[in-house]
Amino acid sequence: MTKPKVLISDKMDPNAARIFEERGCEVDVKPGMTPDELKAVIGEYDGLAIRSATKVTRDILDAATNLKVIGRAGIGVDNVDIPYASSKGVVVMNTPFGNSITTAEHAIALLMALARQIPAADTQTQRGEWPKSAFMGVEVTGKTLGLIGAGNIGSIVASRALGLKMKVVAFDPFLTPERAIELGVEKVDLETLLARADFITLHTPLTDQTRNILSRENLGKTKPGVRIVNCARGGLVDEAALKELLDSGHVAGAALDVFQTEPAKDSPLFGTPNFICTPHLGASTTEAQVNVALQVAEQMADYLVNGGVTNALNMPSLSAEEAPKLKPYMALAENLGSLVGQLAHGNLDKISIEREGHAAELSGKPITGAVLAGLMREYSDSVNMVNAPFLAKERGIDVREVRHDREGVYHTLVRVTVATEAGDRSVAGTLFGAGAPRLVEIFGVAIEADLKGNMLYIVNEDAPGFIGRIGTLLGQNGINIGTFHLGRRDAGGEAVLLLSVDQPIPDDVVKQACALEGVRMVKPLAF
Ligand SMILES: NC(=O)c1ccc[n+]([C@@H]2O[C@H](COP(=O)([O-])OP(=O)(O)OC[C@H]3O[C@@H](n4cnc5c(N)ncnc54)[C@H](O)[C@@H]3O)[C@@H](O)[C@H]2O)c1
Ligand SMILES: O=C(O)[C@H](O)COP(=O)(O)O
Repeated sequence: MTKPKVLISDKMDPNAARIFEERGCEVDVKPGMTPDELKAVIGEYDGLAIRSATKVTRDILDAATNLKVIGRAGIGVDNVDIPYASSKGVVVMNTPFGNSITTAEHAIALLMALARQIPAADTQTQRGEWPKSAFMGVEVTGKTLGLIGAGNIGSIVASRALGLKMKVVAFDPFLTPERAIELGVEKVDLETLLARADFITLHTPLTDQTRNILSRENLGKTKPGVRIVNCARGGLVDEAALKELLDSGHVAGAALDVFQTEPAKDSPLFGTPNFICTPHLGASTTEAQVNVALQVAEQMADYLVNGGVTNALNMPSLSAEEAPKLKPYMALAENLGSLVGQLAHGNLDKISIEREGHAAELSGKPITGAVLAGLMREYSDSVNMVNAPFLAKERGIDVREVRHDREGVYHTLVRVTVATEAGDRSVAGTLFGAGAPRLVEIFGVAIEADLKGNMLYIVNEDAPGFIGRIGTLLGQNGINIGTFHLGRRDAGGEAVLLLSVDQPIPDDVVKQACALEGVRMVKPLAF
């Protein structure tokens, strides 16, 4: 039997290559290739092991005719086009915990370096200037640290900051009050965090919700003299606004390990007083690199040699026997989870997953895992069907699985209900024909739709003329409607419209739709 071939295309601890060979794979190590060089060779490989430097774009995936698995030795997978990899049947795995401690320690190192201006003091001292009176630092003891994102890394940063006798306030929509107590942090909204924090540190993935979370406007709401650390992802902070606020003195210091464009070789921030930076070194310790290299090689070799799936971001972990029966349910469950995740506002602390008819005869765990992965994918890069239940538990989300023996209108049904601050919200779906997932109810309104691609969800008053108005608006903006689904609570009451469209809906079109007569809510969705 020919051995699976793996390419390691980023700098990786040598343990990775050793493990691949020991587990029956052939391995080539070629860090630093250009995209064209990678494109020219990728067709030979069954596996691609990467860190953040290799960009796995559509172009690369199109050339990757034999590729079966991409393994990220680390956490962030924003350098991989996961939807396209999924469409090509390529499994994408990461190592969600291997570098968390190391990255949290880097954030704390940058925080302390900011407090005492260590890099500038070091440079001037080594120039022979002995600048003793030029540097007056601040103590961190008793100061308030604002944590944006309290997942794996954020939680570790919180524990270290508490050890430094700081007070920690945290903003994270998935942080439950119980988990906040367990971490010893005060859960706050973003406005409160901005107003109260002496130091702010970011630990979220880069998503549509977090992009530019420290925007010019939000930076303007921070406390004068605030110090900011970003060890998560470039793009979370408006770099131009940060530069202006550092120059004006409103921001007393900023430390970036990550930049909007990387490698960052020419940033306007360079040379700004009280600005320090590192070249995406968050995960760069011997310990973390050994952890992620060993783990990624073990996971990838297991998949290539035995078919075992661990920490996949786009595939459930299933045994060979269950797989064919559960497969269509996984797609349905993930879509339902994603739908409630996109539609529910506020904190989610309770979720119930009900199965009836044929669905009740199957194992509930994979379906629950898929619902939770869909739900939390909005908030975390590293969530998958395997770790989603664990993450939900860690975050104090109460997950209930309910099995009904009865068969209702549909021969099989999965219902997902989340408890939000605004009350219970429930969506349900079934399988049609040869297992095609279909939404059949949304927040109490019967509606039938495929959840696919870009969609638009509208709640409006049930009155004549509305469908024409929304059709005209989308048409005027060059947006083609693919499918059109209607439902209503009762005649003349609340109506629901779910459209599939051929492109993402721009914000200004959403605003125009919100302004149409009779509209109560408009939300673009993506599946
Ligand atoms: N600098 C580095 O070298 C380095 C190393 C490792 C990880 N990272 C990055 O650090 C980030 C955090 O990693 P992690 O392992 O802690 O991820 P995680 O998934 O465990 O935690 C992310 C947290 O962000 C929260 N979140 C999501 N959307 C939010 C929003 N809109 N507002 C506030 N909070 C929100 C989530 O609920 C979650 O708790 C990721 O972007 C990862 O890629 C950087
Ligand atoms: O998401 C991650 O794991 C970090 O950003 C680390 O990236 P790196 O492996 O390129 O250092």
